[in-house]
Amino acid sequence: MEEHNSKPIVRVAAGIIRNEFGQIYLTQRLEGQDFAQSLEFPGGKVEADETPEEALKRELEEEVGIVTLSAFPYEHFSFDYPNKIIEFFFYLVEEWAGEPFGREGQEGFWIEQSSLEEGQFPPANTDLIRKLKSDICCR
Ligand SMILES: Nc1nc2c([nH]c(=O)n2[C@@H]2O[C@H](COP(=O)(O)OP(=O)(O)OP(=O)(O)O)[C@@H](O)[C@H]2O)c(=O)[nH]1
Ligand SMILES: [Mg+2]
Repeated sequence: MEEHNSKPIVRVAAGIIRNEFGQIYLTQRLEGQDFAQSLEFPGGKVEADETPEEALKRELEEEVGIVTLSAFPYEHFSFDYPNKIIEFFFYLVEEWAGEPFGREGQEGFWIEQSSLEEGQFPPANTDLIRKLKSDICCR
């Protein structure tokens, strides 16, 4: 694992799954995970032998049971948490096969893009949520 000032750097790929109504599929982090009960974009850690896009596809299948048919890079940034630095790769996913559901027992629901609230997400997501809310598509 890469290190920076002795903190581990973790790469995370996550999907902004958006339907034709401008709604986004979110899940709720489970008890026992960090930021339990926070909302999140489904996704997870990029394994050593994967590209971020491969990790995205694997995670979306594992966590919400969909097969990703297209994914476009939407935001790429690093966020400095107290115990680690996370490098995020967020993708916009508008084409997939299947119907997303909380495959790991987590809650999942569709929310209007314009109704997202940054306070419901982990701190790393704040700027991303603001960008999504100001997105011309959905105001
Ligand atoms: N998936 C996801 N993770 C996020 C978001 N925002 C954010 O800070 N994170 C953080 O990024 C990391 C992602 O890890 P994860 O718990 O999803 O990883 P994973 O699916 O590989 O799970 P695992 O480590 O339990 O196998 C966590 O520390 C999580 O708190 C988000 O919007 N989506
Ligand atoms: Mg995950």
